[in-house]
Amino acid sequence: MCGIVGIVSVGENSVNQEIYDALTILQHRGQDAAGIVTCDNGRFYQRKDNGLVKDVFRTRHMRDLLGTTGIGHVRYPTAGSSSSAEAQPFYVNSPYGIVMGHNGNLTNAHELAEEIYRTDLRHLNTNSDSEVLLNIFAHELKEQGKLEIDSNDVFNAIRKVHKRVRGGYAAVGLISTIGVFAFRDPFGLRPCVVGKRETAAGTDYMVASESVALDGLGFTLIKDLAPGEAVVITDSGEINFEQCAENPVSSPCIFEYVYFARPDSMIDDISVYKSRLRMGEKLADKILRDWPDHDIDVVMPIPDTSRTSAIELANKLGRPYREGFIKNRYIGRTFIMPGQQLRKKSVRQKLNPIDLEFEGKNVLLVDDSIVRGTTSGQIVQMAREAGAKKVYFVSASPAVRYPYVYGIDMPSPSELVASSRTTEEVAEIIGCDKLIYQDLDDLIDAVSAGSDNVNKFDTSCFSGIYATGDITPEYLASLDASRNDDAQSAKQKIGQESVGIHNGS
Ligand SMILES: O=P(O)(O)OC[C@H]1O[C@H](OP(=O)(O)OP(=O)(O)O)[C@H](O)[C@@H]1O
Ligand SMILES: NC(=O)CC[C@H](N)C(=O)O
Ligand SMILES: [Mg+2]
Repeated sequence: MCGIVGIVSVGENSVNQEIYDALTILQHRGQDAAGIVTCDNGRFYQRKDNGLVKDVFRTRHMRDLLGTTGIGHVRYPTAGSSSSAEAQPFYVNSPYGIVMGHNGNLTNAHELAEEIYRTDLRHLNTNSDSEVLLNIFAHELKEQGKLEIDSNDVFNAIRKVHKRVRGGYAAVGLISTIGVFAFRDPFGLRPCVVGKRETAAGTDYMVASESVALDGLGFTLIKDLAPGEAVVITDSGEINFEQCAENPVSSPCIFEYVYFARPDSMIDDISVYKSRLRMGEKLADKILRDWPDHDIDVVMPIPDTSRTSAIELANKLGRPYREGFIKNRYIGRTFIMPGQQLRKKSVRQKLNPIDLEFEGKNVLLVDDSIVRGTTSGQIVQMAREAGAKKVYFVSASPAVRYPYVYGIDMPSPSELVASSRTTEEVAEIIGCDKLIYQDLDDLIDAVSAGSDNVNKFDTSCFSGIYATGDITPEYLASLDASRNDDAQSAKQKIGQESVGIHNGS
């Protein structure tokens, strides 16, 4: 679930530092690679590599990122490899010079890659689906057949992109002759907001994956891009929106609210924080309804993401909320780390129990989700070692049973602990005395209660129903084969990663 950002500043100010700052705010969406491209007088300046934002950009790189327009990206790979050659943004020189950063996953990337080669006569240098997206866009823009283009030509190209491309995508790009553009897939699977900031020189504009990035840089939200909608912001600060999809259907990804987004973000006008509070409330209702004589002594979150739900759950249950696990603030999110070995090791390094909160108590551990069971299994064991009498576990989302295909790397049913297992069987595997999952309807209610307009979500990893309606068993099987943990580590061992042609050190 990558993070994207684009800024157009109408004053003299370079955007390099602001894009850097926005990427650090969006770091929770991707920890593997980061990149920035700026544009000055028709020339692009780029720095991208594997690593966290703070490690990728040194002073010398920042100095070279000239210009008052630019885009940035933080990556969590869901296609191709983890090679630095697939760090984003990607660049094509024709037509006009275009760079693009993408959040999401294209489900017809292989077919499109063939078309790009055979029909569009373009070259792909990596296995990244984002490079595919950029080349499709570039081809369609070239098809407009103009030496000088305007916003309408960009919108026309995006119309064609929506027709050819399947899957989840929010993309931000920069065209050397125009400025910044962004677009969102026709189902609105991936989020994208647009904001503005008044300055003495005029209005600056920014696009970002989450509104929290706007807040941090002093921008105010204009709107979320609607599903299928696009925006073009010219170098001189002219902004135009256009609906580019024929039949847009709003179906944002519910997992953004469960886990991915920061709680202080608004997505599609719904506060992520409030939706998580409501998830806690619904869980408390379920416990009181199904287990009225429970003997829970204390409620504890598994930091970070479940904190918000756990607070409200404890409140409604009338039991004390305690922070029994302390998080090492220098370790990032474990779920989006590459490789099961690293994820497993990181849980212990990241979370440490305060024994006195556990000794002799029946504890209710709260997490936002149980995906592979990496976190929950180890945490239950740590709670027992810390002296808990009974360890109960609740998940603020339902059991994750199906692979996700629109930009979260869970490709393999066999790696999902709840796939083809009952709740009792999962409880046994993670070692807790009782396990309670949120009901899907309650999760949907918890999120949709924040909006009059959005009441349909992609819930595919919980329900097996894919919003785009075109996910076949064959596609799921090929995704599993190419991206399960074994396939990925085999790829790394035999050096099948692309070598970048993009970058010095
Ligand atoms: O069942 P699993 O495969 O372990 O995945 C689920 C866990 O991973 C995530 O935490 P993560 O450490 O990534 O981030 P957080 O600090 O934001 O909670 C999520 O919040 C769960 O705790
Ligand atoms: N998490 C994402 O949004 C990934 C974007 C893209 N599919 C990549 O792998 O780079
Ligand atoms: Mg967590």
